[in-house]
Amino acid sequence: MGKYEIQHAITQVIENGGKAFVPYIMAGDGGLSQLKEQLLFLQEAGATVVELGIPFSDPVADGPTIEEAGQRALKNGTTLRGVLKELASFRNEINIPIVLMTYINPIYKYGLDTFFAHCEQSGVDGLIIPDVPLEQRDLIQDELEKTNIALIQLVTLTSPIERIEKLAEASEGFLYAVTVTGITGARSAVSEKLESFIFTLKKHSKVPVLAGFGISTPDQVKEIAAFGDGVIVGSRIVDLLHKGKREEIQKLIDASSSVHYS
Ligand SMILES: O=P(O)(O)OC[C@@H](O)[C@@H](O)c1c[nH]c2ccccc12
Repeated sequence: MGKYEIQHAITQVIENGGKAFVPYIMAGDGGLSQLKEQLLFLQEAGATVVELGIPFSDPVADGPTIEEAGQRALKNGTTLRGVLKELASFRNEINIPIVLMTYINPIYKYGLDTFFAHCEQSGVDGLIIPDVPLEQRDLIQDELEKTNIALIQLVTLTSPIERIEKLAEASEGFLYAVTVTGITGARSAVSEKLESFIFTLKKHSKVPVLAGFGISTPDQVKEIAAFGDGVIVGSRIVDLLHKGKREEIQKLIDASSSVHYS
């Protein structure tokens, strides 16, 4: 387990002719006792890595679907401590890497050193902390360095090129390319821009480049995955899992394994 596992898992999928698929789920949505079964389902369905969200009362980077899932999870008593404890209890039964997505506030409350130690004990391979930009990485750097956990960076289409290069070079595990898809009437233009954006990222990144945000259909998975090393799907997965529509989740994952490098 650890930061290289993420890269390794993604590279293996690519070598087998597919693209990586990273579903995002909200820990505790449906009850924390469901987490193990949910992760086993995603693993069986072919997920490459799972992004596990920690519910938080003020999720500034999340859309309504994920915010609602977070509220459901908070309502049934889900805490960061509870998630890490639960994860530790069955982590050895899951063999795909796990990336935790949490804001910095709950981490501070937990205590930086305890948080990182517990993450390692629970088999967390990577972290996404959307409100700690690269410039503020020092806040957690010392504690992070004591672990074998990857800190994944997010980069957006609108970032200036110097910043894009810095983020691409700094990212561990994979680089998260934030894209927005499905804009009415501008589809081919969007695709062209996205393609060159991901090309630039791949040039500067030592780790695989995955695209996420706004991907919700198998066709979008195929289209976007083809540009880079794979995709991340959040809101759609959260929604389908909540509604028990698991065949639809399977279709999304299957779409990524049918994409090949041209
Ligand atoms: O929900 P979407 O549009 O499929 O996008 C994935 C995104 O939600 C997931 O990766 C995520 C959930 N919370 C975040 C906070 C920051 C960055 C990314 C995330």
